[in-house]
Amino acid sequence: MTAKIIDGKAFAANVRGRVADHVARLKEVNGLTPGLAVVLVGADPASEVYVRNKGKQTVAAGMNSYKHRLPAETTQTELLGLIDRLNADPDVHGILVQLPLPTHLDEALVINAIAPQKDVDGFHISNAGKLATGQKAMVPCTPLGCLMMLRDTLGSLAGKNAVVVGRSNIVGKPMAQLLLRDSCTVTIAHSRTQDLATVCRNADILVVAVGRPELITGDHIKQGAVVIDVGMNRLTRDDGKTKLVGDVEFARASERAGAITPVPGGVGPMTIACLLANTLTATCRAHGLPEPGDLTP
Ligand SMILES: Nc1nc2c(c(=O)[nH]1)N[C@@H](CN(C=O)c1ccc(C(=O)N[C@@H](CCC(=O)O)C(=O)O)cc1)CN2
Ligand SMILES: [Mg+2]
Repeated sequence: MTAKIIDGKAFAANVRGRVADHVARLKEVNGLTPGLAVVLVGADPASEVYVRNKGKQTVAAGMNSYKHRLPAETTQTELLGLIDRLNADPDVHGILVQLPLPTHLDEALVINAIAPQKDVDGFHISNAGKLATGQKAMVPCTPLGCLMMLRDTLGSLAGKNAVVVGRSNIVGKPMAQLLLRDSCTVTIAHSRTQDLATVCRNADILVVAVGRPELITGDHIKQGAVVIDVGMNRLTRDDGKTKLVGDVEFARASERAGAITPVPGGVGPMTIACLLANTLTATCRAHGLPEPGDLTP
């Protein structure tokens, strides 16, 4: 079998288009423009690119983009002060602090200072708890994007065996919660899992988010499985050029999978598209308006 390639780039463009349509209606009917504030501390080159793309795509969807660039030496008190001001600003519906932060800053403390209803990354402990207990939450963007692509590929996920490889707070744990909410039988595997290949071969749905280049080989894949590769590993080739590879050995896995996301062009573009969707959702909730049902889980 040669797998269907799930085109995350095209999927993300479709999500952004739908967000833009909702935003245009919000402006016309309610006189409201969603606003997203993105905070970047320091000058990590990859973060600079992601923050720039977030700003561009926010504006392209018709929303207001507020960028806050702070020097790497910013103190915790200064950063918390900015978050307080953004929490209180009625024009700001979503707040995102780009990760990773410089090491002298306490990531958990900073994230938990964001007002939960403006936490469009869905990383606040209150949103994590709500997701885990089946309450309405802001859902982390990358797992939300994975869920959208899975539903589009499979229709109902109910009763499927889902294996999530990786247990991070940002992807693995919320992904497992979302799959459970869609009535999958969920296994979370990780670096200490024994006989990972056997565990993975039981998966109708395999989501991999461990950050280990090509850890998952063809041998890990059940025939016909849907494989979602969240990994983004930048490798330097012999000629000095860099190459982005996922956590899944794409060519071999494609021979067995029913459908698979590539890297790049799979999950990555969905992260920012879902950030825009979450900003729209946060705006609707802040104003007691109906939520965009096609963009929330
Ligand atoms: N506060 C947050 N910080 C970080 C998040 C996040 O969701 N919230 N995620 C990542 C970075 N990220 C967005 O911030 C992000 C990563 C990758 C992509 C993407 O489109 N990737 C492309 C490839 C890009 C490349 O060539 O480097 C792809 O996979 O096709 C978008 C957003 C960490 N920090
Ligand atoms: Mg730290």
